[in-house]
Amino acid sequence: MASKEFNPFEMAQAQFDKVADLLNLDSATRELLRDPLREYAFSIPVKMDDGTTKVFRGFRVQHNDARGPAKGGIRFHPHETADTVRALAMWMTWKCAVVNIPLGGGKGGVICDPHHLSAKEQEQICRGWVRQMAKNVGPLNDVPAPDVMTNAQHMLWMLDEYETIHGAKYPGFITGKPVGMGGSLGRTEATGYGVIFVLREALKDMNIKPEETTASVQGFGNVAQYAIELYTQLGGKVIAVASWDQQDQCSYTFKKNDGVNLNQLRNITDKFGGIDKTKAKELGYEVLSGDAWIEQEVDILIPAALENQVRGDNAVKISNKVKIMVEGANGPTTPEADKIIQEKGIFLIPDFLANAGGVTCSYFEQVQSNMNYYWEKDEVLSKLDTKMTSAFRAVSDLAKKKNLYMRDAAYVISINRVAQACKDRGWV
Ligand SMILES: NC(=O)C1=CN([C@@H]2O[C@H](COP(=O)(O)OP(=O)(O)OC[C@H]3O[C@@H](n4cnc5c(N)ncnc54)[C@H](O)[C@@H]3O)[C@@H](O)[C@H]2O)C=CC1
Ligand SMILES: O=C(O)CCC(=O)C(=O)O
Repeated sequence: MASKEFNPFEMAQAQFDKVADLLNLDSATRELLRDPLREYAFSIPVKMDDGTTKVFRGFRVQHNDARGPAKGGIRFHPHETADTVRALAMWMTWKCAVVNIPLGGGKGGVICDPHHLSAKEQEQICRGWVRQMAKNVGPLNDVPAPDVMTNAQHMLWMLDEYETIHGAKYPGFITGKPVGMGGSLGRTEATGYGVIFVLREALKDMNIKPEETTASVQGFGNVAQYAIELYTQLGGKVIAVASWDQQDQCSYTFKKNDGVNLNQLRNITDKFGGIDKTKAKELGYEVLSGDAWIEQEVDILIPAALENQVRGDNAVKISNKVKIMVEGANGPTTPEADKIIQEKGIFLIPDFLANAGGVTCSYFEQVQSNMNYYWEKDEVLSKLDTKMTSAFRAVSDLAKKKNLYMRDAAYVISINRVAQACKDRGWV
């Protein structure tokens, strides 16, 4: 979430600058990559259910498309800003590059709070977003997907509007569609499962058995729930989960020392990933402060909510027991916290590597949509595992070889790939 003190785009640029210096990147490439290629900001008027008209602000940023069409989700959030979208678009460029899929980086958003919008109002926002962007997005130039507080239904409304405008079927325009309507099996699970595929590899390298580990997770939405699902299947135990409480406008941590029960928690969670604290108490969960998730004596931390959640002020509270932090969210960790994590000797699996499972599966969805032939779920997930594992191996090998922090190693691989594509095209 952006605030006066925290600007995600400045953070994304600072991360980039650090590695651009390390690589001695030439000034033209640096200038090209530290800002988006293209940006769109627009208004979406919506007839509200009460008869009034409300105007919502929408965004799309195409950070770089040298390696292929821009790709990235559309977020609905009351605190969305142009700079948040710029940062997220830039991280998408590095994400697609690190897993080596032929796509660039983009991201979109609308300043709105779906908690207070009916389905009809949300449908109009989706259709209005597409009406504003229809000429500048599409299977060949920019392919959206879901992100925070958007889902398969939103994608289908957007697809329908796009196809109505263009007068033909374009299932490759958008990903994260419902299964049976051009969606890929496994896309819902993909981001969370991808987080655990790379965690599994890191544990292997450390000679640690998953079933001997515990974890604490921030967030209980799409990414977090499927990360918990697969981690639990591998034998790991999640002892704490944090989520946002819409009523109290703050977050809480839900703790159970003998392990949270995923299905039980799902049953008391709303569609935005908010856990009902009264029901959680009744089920025997301790309800702690929002920040408590980070202070737990666990082996693994999984921030999977939003950006700016692991900062200097709370990173110092991370227990000495923690061995790995795997970032499910985009941009959860500030540069100040990165220093603390390094000093503590925690092995970090950075966001644009760890959460690349979503976009990798979206790429598979695009391929399937364009062929109009759909794979079995096992095939999707096994291809996803292969991609995530090889991306992890490449980053961790480089980190070891050059003695780099994992975030920097991931940046080295991505920046080199994108810079090379810009060079090959004759842009720089
Ligand atoms: N959905 C996807 O496929 C992908 C999502 N991501 C990133 O992962 C993160 C989570 O995304 P989703 O799970 O899709 O979103 P979501 O909307 O499904 O869930 C978000 C979760 O975070 C919680 N949350 C929000 N603010 C919080 C706070 N201050 N403290 C504690 N919990 C808080 C909410 O209660 C909810 O449980 C975001 O950074 C997103 O950009 C990254 C790659 C792909
Ligand atoms: O699935 C996609 O295309 C993009 C997902 C996304 O927005 C992200 O990885 O942050």
